[in-house]
Amino acid sequence: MTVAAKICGLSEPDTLRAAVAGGARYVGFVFYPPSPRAVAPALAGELARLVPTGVRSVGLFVDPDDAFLEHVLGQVPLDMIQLHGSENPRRIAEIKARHRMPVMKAIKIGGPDDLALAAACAEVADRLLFDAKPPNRSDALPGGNGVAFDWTLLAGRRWDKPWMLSGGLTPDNVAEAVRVTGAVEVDVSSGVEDRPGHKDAGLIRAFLSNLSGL
Ligand SMILES: O=C(O)c1ccccc1N[C@@H]1O[C@H](COP(=O)(O)O)[C@@H](O)[C@H]1O
Repeated sequence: MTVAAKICGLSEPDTLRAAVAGGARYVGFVFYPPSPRAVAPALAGELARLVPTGVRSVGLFVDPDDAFLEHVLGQVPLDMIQLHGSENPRRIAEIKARHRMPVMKAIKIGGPDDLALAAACAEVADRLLFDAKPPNRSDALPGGNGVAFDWTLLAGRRWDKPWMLSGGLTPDNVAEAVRVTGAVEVDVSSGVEDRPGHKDAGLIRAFLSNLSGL
């Protein structure tokens, strides 16, 4: 089995190149201004143009309105929209139809009850992404907090759409996370940073290398 990886929150050419050279299948750009990983659309456009065919560029949004989506999509050649806010199935369908882009919906997991939303979102989204529910802290982001959830909640579960595992993954724990959940796609952001918002090429290489052969 080959596990595909997404490296999210890229904002510099060197770490983008490290992700691509290491075999990442997806690269992510954050369009959520409060995040330390937020990138201006003009810079994201330049970075996305460095991404080779076969690697997909994903734009991360949190409850975006249509004007903001149009503003970003007009400058950045994205392959997929990641919705990481509280978008409901109706809004997901609306975004897909209006912007004609594949959509990956983040489902935030704190306990077994949170999985119910996944089935409803799978009816309209192209992919699901499972992340931890944000911690109860005033500075917590809607995602990208480096927090893992109980991976056993996903063990043996099946979904109607492809899905990615995220939340607190690191080079050290990603192999175990894949073993427990059966994930064939994983997404990482803070686990490959040397400080909040700053990607580290060595950690990106280690993360991708620890996935090879799984
Ligand atoms: O990375 C961010 O800054 C971010 C901001 C708002 C919503 C989601 C965000 N990141 C996504 O969160 C998960 C988990 O990240 P981490 O590896 O635990 O840091 C991942 O899917 C990121 O794409």
